[in-house]
Amino acid sequence: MPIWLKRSRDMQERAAADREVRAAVEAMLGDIEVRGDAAVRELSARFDRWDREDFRLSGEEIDECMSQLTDQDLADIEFAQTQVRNFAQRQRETMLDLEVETLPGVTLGHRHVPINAVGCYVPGGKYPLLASAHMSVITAKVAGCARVITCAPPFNGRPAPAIVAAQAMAGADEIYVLGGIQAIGAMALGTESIEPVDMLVGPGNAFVAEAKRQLYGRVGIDLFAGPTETLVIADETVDGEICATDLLGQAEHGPTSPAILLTNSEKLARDTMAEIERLLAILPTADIARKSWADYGEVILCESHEEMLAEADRIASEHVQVMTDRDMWFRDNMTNYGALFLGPRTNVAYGDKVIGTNHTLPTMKAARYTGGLWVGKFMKTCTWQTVTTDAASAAIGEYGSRLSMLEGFVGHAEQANIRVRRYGGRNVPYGAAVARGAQAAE
Ligand SMILES: NC(=O)c1ccc[n+]([C@@H]2O[C@H](COP(=O)([O-])OP(=O)(O)OC[C@H]3O[C@@H](n4cnc5c(N)ncnc54)[C@H](O)[C@@H]3O)[C@@H](O)[C@H]2O)c1
Ligand SMILES: [Zn+2]
Repeated sequence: MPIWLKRSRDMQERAAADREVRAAVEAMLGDIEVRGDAAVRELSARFDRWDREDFRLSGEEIDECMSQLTDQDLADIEFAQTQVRNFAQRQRETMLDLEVETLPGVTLGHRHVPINAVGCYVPGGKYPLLASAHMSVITAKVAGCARVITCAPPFNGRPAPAIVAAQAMAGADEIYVLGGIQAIGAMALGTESIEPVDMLVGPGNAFVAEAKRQLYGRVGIDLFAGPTETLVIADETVDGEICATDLLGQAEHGPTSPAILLTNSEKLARDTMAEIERLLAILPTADIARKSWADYGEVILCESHEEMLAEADRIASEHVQVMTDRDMWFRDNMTNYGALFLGPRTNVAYGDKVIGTNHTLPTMKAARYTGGLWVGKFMKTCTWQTVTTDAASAAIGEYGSRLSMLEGFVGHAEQANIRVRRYGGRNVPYGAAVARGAQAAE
């Protein structure tokens, strides 16, 4: 049985916080739906002290933001975007359209059709998370989405130059400076000044993630991508300093970000906890990281690699850093994770910022049923069918007629029957079928 050397905050407290967020989000989305731009403007003033005539940036404003970055900044963004684009393109190439003759004269197929209009949220409350612009906007563009719009909150009272540069360089068609629920609501529901989109993507804080969840159905969403989580699986092949660095590196995202160590070595567990205290004394973002570690940090001691694997699947963390004597065994056997970072030479920050895999990943155990954002999330896989011979139409029609009548669907049966009569040259036992349908209906 695993032993907890450090536990996280009570689940009941978290559930209560979730309920409050749910209620607040519902009220604000309702207001945006009814009052449009006026509600968006009020919420933006209230939460971000940000108001202007038009929340969309003009071409000159975008150029002005770009001019505030150095050549090195721009080259670095360009490098990261190239990696994200390349990997997305290679993934797109694996998605093949299908056309197959399943029976003589029966051809079925599917096409991957890009979603027309997408809204990409780029978080920017605590940090200007420009990397999220590459992850959403570029991936949507690789998928072939025609209209890709993007929102990010103001940072220090104005548009964050690095986010705007990343949004523009990624190819966004419209750039708005709006954050939180008001951004998500405006993009999904539409206002007088913003045309609504078909799908919302991108990570964000608990308010953003909950707003997307509530709007799902009205629009598509990528996945539940709330506050970041990280899990480090390590054995004695690594030391406490690297484990502590990898835990705190992600704990700095926000005060509710869980960072969990799973290990089969009590020595490594104790060394890591001591290193965390040492690093918290010197890390400039320690204010946030100290709080998330205190409230949500966990250290779990397991007896074996098998037990670590089972615990990791139960936790279903967004990011999983594996540093063991059998990293590929974890890759081949783990089933619940957002993304894997295998071996001590890579880490979550590489994935977050630059290596090319997408950083928008499932949180709150959504990894049980979905992977992260990728080009396939921007495509609808739509089927088509055709019947190319009279014989096939009549043959399928006979089955279709009988199966429809088993359900009492006379109209459906007649859709089949008319084809049996026309293409098979035979009459079908329609009367008997109708009688059975009538019985079923009584
Ligand atoms: N799951 C992922 O893939 C992933 C990736 C990157 C980042 N993240 C997460 O994204 C989040 C970014 O959060 P952030 O807060 O820095 O930026 P954010 O842009 O998500 O949220 C900022 C907005 O929240 C709104 N807001 C703040 N307090 C509010 C309140 N009390 N009521 C209603 N609205 C309020 C404001 O409008 C503000 O613009 C972090 O939690 C980080 O962990 C997740
Ligand atoms: Zn991160």
